[in-house]
Amino acid sequence: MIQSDKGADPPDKKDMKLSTATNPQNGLSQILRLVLQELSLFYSRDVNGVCLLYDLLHSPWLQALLKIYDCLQEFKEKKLVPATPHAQALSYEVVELLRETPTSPEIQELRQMLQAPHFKALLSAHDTIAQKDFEPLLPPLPDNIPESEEAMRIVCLVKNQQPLDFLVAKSIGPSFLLRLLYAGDKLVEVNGVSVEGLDPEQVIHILGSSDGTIRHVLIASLCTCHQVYVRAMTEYWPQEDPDIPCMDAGLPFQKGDILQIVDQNDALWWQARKISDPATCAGLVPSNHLLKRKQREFWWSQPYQPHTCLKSTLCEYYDMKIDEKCVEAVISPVWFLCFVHFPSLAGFRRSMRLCRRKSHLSPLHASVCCTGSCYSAVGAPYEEVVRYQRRPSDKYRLIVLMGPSGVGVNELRRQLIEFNPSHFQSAVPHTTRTKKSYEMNGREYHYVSKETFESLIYSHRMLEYGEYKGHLYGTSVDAVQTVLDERKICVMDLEPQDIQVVRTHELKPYVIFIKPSNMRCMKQSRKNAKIITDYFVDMKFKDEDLQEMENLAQRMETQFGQFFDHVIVNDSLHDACAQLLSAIQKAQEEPQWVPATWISSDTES
Ligand SMILES: Nc1ncnc2c1ncn2[C@@H]1O[C@H](COP(=O)(O)OP(=O)(O)OP(=O)(O)O)[C@@H](O)[C@H]1O
Repeated sequence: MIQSDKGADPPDKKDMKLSTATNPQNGLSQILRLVLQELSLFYSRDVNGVCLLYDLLHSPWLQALLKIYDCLQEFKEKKLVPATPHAQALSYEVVELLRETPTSPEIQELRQMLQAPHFKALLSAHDTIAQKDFEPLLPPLPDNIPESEEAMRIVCLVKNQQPLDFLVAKSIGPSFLLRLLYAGDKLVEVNGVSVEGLDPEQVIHILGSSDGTIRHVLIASLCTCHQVYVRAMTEYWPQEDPDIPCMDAGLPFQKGDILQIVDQNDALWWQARKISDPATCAGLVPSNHLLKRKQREFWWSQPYQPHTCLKSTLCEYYDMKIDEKCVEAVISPVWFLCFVHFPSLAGFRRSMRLCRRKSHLSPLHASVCCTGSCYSAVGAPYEEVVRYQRRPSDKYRLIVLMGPSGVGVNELRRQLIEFNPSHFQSAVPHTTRTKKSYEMNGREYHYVSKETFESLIYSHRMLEYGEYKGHLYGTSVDAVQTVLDERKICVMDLEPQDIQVVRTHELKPYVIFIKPSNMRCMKQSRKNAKIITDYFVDMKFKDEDLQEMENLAQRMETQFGQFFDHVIVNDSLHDACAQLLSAIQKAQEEPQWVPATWISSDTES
């Protein structure tokens, strides 16, 4: 805070004579001078706040700023045009001419002056302004940069004609300027000339003797390769954040966006850019710590809800009225024939998804689910991610399908497995019900006691489970691992609230959200589709069913969208199947963003 020195003498009139520009009538400095004169009268009477205002207006920095403003205004009004935009070249010519003339002390002094680095720099600056040549011109990047060679970087620097050896780099944004070159980067080429193996002095000489655009090819140093990328687990809207220092500089993001954190130096505000939008500048985002604090504050401002970690994700979701679609988990003879002919369909039952949802509200499930990991995963605003490319020798990633009931998750899974049963498979589920005469342990189900099943739940070995007609059903980690160990792609459907359980480095799940298309299309495409329930066989979709499906899909996306690696709209079944196949292939064969912890666990093991 600026404080006034009450004991100080009242301002002397001569202090107030600010050296204004030649246009004192209109100059801001002149106005300031008049204001100060007025204020000095009140100053002696110690009117509240006047001292503060006086000190502010009298402060040297404000006066200097206003003087500059006046000068610029004056300059603008004069509409000055440069006598020559090539003052530097003219100066060189003069120096050459002076060389040929007989020397005199004046000529010697003039030559020395024209050759002094600062004078040359001044003329260079003059020419830059006269030519309005403010932006360095960079050549376009070559088209043939191999994408895989991420460690190789091409940096173009434009060396001005200035004698002080300034290099100007053009970049996307200010924060990137310093990030073009890092300590430890290995320079391999300058303007197409290899510099590998040369002494630093030789490289400096090459750089020093190069003019204009200098194209460097670098191998990024290992330590600087560690750029931080995060997945946004929440959304952020700078326009709605009163705390952001500069709203326009804020970077809005949505759940699931991958952000490159380009600057983490500030404890509260980081600079980041969206990798989906590389052309845009980096913007301000709240740091992990700050965003967590904001989330906590928001949480506390909400009315009390027991089991908050479930509340946000489940309760609303269950509140939605769905027709009783707890369909028979017991395998019908038709399904039995399928298993005999297609063992890969084992564990493939009609949907038990509503049963699983209902079971999640049971005390057993709540006690298992509400672990610290559940809260921290839901609560962490950013998740550090890295690019992961599955090696051919690695196990396949688990494919998880997710979607509102009736959207076609089972249908797509079934079609996929039927398409190539030796490549795609479901995991054999566990059940506590008794085995039927035509069933075989380990084919349709793993038949276990209730105690065994519950111990699997408590030891977090069950990825999903539910209760139906007094019996427990579910899929274990080991059953999934068995499929993966056979070098097959395991495809399973899952409820969104179970997603955290499968997100482990050993399963590396790739989550595909199956989404309904709009009502009009759904009415058309589901004209002949049937829902099989306990009460109705072959019940047709009603408009309310389709509407509920759409609403539920929206809620799922809002609450769990950050976990979806891919979204498929299931309108035409044929197209959706084709998209599913292609998405799975990409998941297994192309680099994908995965949580960094999955990869560090890999290297540790
Ligand atoms: N794109 C589609 N076009 C037409 N019918 C479809 C399409 N997708 C699925 N269906 C049909 O819709 C019905 C419901 O599909 P499915 O059983 O796969 O739903 P689900 O998402 O698994 O839901 P639930 O788990 O509640 O059964 C089935 O009769 C299926 O054949």
